[in-house]
Amino acid sequence: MARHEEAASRGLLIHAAQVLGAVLTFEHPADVVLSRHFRENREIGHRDRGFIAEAVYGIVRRLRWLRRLVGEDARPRTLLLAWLARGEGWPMRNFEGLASATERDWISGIKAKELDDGSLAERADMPDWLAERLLATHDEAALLELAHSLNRPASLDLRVNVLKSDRDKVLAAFKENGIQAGPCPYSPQGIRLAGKPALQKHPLFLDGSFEVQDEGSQLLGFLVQPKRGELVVDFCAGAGGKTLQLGALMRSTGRLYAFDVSEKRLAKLKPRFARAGLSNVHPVLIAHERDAKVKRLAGKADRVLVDAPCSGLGTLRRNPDLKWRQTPESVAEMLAKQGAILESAARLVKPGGRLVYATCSLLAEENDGIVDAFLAAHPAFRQVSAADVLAKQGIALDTGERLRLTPRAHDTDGFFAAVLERVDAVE
Ligand SMILES: C[S@@+](CC[C@H](N)C(=O)[O-])C[C@H]1O[C@@H](n2cnc3c(N)ncnc32)[C@H](O)[C@@H]1O
Repeated sequence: MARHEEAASRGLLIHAAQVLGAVLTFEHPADVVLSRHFRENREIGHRDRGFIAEAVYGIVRRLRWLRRLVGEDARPRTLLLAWLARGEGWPMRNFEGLASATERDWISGIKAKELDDGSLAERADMPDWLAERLLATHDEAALLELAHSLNRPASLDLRVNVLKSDRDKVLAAFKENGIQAGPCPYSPQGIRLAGKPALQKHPLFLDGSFEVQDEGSQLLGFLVQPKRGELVVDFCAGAGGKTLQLGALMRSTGRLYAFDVSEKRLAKLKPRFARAGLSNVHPVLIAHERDAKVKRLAGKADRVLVDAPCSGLGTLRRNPDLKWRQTPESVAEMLAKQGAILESAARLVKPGGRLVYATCSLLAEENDGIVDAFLAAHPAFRQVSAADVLAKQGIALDTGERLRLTPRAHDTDGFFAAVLERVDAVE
């Protein structure tokens, strides 16, 4: 039975409104705020956590619409009640015992309230500046379709670790366990789950047979296409989502350097590569992109991946709060960082080696803007067609010279990537 078909408790709504209030300050990412609240309130059960998280994410996705409906200064509880009534379509009887008589009168009014269409940004449920930026590369209809696809929850994708298992075996095991899943449309190592089962304790997760990784992110690993015995650098490795994939593609041979400036993120990588059975990964904490530890590898790498820090706007399905947390100023800061990282990373690539620049942004300035400026300044590099690189690995996905993924067109997060090959030793 769905949660809204049975009465939620008063206490549950109080928790949901509390978390929502903290999320709406936008001081911390929503997932961090939710995890902290659940850690501090261990009595909240699995099902109720699901209810709270779904309500909070639903409200953050449609915040502009909801505020137009109930007022710009509406309190978290007001937004929550309006969301349950209009967003979730709760019937009035669900509010009995949960909302006061005055609130229930107000909710009836909200249920009947009509709104005009609003501006394009309002219909897309995003800030004005973001809609304006996206209009540079989308017409209005495409922008709205994109916005709606970003406002739907994402499916849960896994990547099978080819060092430990294969996709058919994992799918067969899931079938036996009653877990509904099928192959991803593009990634030969991808599995898409029908629901969101908790898999952290699944024996095949514990033995490293699979990892959670969006299909779009997996396709970036295939664009890098590292081979056995090579020297590969994952310049912005973070907690290692792509490092693990690259390590497996290299069959745990060669040397795979995982750089990052965040000690906390790199620390999360270590148990993951142990579980994945990888012995070729070398995590390296760097102070910045020009660190001496980076320079030591100048001209030595066969492959360098720059999975650049970015606005993250391609991941709004999972992180809807980012559209309210990012600003034109924060994007401008990212651009400077992205250019500097790509510049330093390029120095590591040996003649004939490849550099892959990738983001999970949908903004042209963080994507084509950075790559175009790089190519103009570095005649030693030429672009290789992303579609060709994928086709050679049996992946039929042609988005042109550069990879451009969106939830609307590919049912993945939004990703961008360009493959750049060093043709000359000197510049
Ligand atoms: C998009 S995330 C990487 C995600 C990761 N590759 C994955 O697949 O899970 C970008 C990463 O760049 C790191 N970063 C930021 N500035 C950096 C710099 N100057 N040099 C290297 N990494 C940096 C951040 O700490 C963050 O972990």
